[in-house]
Amino acid sequence: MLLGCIGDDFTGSSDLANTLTKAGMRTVQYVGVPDAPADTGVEAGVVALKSRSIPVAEAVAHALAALEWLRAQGCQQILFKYCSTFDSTPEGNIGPVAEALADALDARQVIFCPAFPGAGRTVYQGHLFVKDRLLSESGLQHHPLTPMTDPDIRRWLGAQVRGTVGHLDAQIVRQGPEAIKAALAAQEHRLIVADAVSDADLVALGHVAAESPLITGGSGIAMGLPDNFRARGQLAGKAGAWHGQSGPVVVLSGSCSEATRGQVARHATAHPAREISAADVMAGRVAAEDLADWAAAQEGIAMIYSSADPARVAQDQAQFGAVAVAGAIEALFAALARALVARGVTRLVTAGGETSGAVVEALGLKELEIGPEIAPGVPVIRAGHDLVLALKSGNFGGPDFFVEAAQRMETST
Ligand SMILES: Nc1ncnc2c1ncn2[C@@H]1O[C@H](COP(=O)(O)OP(=O)(O)O)[C@@H](O)[C@H]1O
Ligand SMILES: O=C(O)[C@@H](O)C(=O)COP(=O)(O)O
Repeated sequence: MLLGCIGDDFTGSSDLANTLTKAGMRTVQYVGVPDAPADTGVEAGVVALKSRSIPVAEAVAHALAALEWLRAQGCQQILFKYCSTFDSTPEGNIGPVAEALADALDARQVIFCPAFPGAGRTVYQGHLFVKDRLLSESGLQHHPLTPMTDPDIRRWLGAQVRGTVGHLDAQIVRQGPEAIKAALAAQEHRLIVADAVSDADLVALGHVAAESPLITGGSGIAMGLPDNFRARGQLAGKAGAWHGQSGPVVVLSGSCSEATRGQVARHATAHPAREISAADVMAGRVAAEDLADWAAAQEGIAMIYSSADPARVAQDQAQFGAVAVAGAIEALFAALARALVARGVTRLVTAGGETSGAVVEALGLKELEIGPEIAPGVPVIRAGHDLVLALKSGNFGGPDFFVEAAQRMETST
């Protein structure tokens, strides 16, 4: 294994694995830290953690355990992947995890670049934009667990870390690798937020990072890394064979993000849909087995969702507590996924990073093979002989994503 990656959630890890696969690296996504060695021939390993919303000490411990395993597999470089919208809180763990990895790897400087222009996320003057909106006006300010109320990534990261935060300006990044190298050499800060407004910027940053032990960012920061290994003649250049999967399909959506809510509303107009409310879940009025029976009896692409608008979410959080509601809904989706697979469901589409993490962990999956792309950042994933998944990040995918996912899962190319 050449490139070792640590992802702070499951949708994000499949987004990264998708980028690396498309760029020609043989990539496997692991569910948590594996307890056995990787197969030979794996060029990039993505250890997916469910650590985005957990306390700093726990997140650091999980990341260091992942690092130890990845180093034992021979990795020459480590990539820490977080959300392209930098989902975290001022007390969040992105900064502390990166600092702990940097200490363990003796990294002199660490780049932070969440940009993913293909999904509309750019970093300019240290500020994160989602399409034409600042992060804090993009809908992400209402996230149920990690409300992003400040678009200045330097300031947000600065609140989380011990060290000081520097900035690599878009004007420099645009000039390419030599200019970037010179600017980085002149920086006294260890943690550097890098602007990137295009794929070319990300590729240039990736090329500069050829010798860096650690790099951090969204999936976009991985775009230039495979070239570095290819230039050294280290990639086999062989893509794995992929075959599609037919059979019963169900959509589970616990994401309350704007894009998902649009997809849910659109899907419900033409397909069987069942809403579960936070109040019903908290009162124990919904049972996973009943929901699974309902889904199994439907024609078409059945969907079960708790996705709700910010006002509804705020009201339920005020009544029950944000962490308690999130945990109860995740536990319901976890039990539901198990019940659906037990009833023969072979295609599962999950919306939301935390939701997807709960489902994947509940299914006891260990390794995920990356297949064709459904939408930017979302691949089909094979989880077993008769089971494929699509783990959709909250804000990814077009209006008809759920139908597109079901179709893409069936194709073999
Ligand atoms: N109706 C709801 N009220 C409050 N919290 C909810 C509701 N529905 C889902 N949640 C919780 O909100 C969180 C959404 O996060 P996630 O699944 O990561 O979605 P996204 O990828 O859009 O951020 C989950 O923990 C989920 O359990
Ligand atoms: O970088 C991204 O935006 C995604 O890969 C990601 O991490 C998504 O997280 P969720 O929005 O919580 O699904």
